[in-house]
Amino acid sequence: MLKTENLGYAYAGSPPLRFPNIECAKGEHWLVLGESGSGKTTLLHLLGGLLSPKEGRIVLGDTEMNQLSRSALDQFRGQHIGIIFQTAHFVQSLSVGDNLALAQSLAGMKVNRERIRELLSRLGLEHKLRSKPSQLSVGEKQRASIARAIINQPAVILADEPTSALDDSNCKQVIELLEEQAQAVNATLLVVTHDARLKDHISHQISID
Ligand SMILES: Nc1ncnc2c1ncn2[C@@H]1O[C@H](COP(=O)(O)OP(=O)(O)OP(=O)(O)O)[C@@H](O)[C@H]1O
Repeated sequence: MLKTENLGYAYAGSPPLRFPNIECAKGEHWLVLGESGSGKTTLLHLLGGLLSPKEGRIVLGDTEMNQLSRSALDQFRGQHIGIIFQTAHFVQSLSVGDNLALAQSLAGMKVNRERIRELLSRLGLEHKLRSKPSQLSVGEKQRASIARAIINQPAVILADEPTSALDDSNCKQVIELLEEQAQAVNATLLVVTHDARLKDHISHQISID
């Protein structure tokens, strides 16, 4: 249901990047492994519609993403794709709850406070509903990022290096949480990483080196 063909990208002044074809069925969990500089973040941004491919195509469900206009793509992303970035980006002036409400309304969905409360509680963050992002610990911010990525029950969850800065016990906790949450909404999960520890957790693997 998430499929790429002959995907390529080129930054000005850098050698072109080419990516192996990807085909992930609904609900499957995949690891995309690659060394530093191999293009993992670029691939994740292409799959999330944040960059447009220079060549090739990306198909999610019945939608060919590169055929969508900029505004249609923004709405499509908000409704169907959840992204966990390497560094969390929140609107600092809004509470955690309001950041999640913003993610709902930007996707053209109705704000559902009950779902926000329920999701934060599932992630052990109910007490942070009214806190500002700056009042969260690093681990709490990471869980809040996961909450924001799955608030709209996306078809696909993309995570960029979610564990590389963590010790073994936190690494295990975060990857288990991601897998559990992806499973709860039957989303396809794709984790890009150079963290070899994850090889034992997710069996579908693709290398982009
Ligand atoms: N904005 C940019 N302009 C020019 N070149 C870039 C830009 N962003 C990335 N690159 C180059 O593209 C290549 C792939 O970068 P990318 O960030 O996708 O790799 P990565 O595998 O995620 O690396 P890391 O694990 O170190 O984060 C690298 O050679 C990088 O130097």
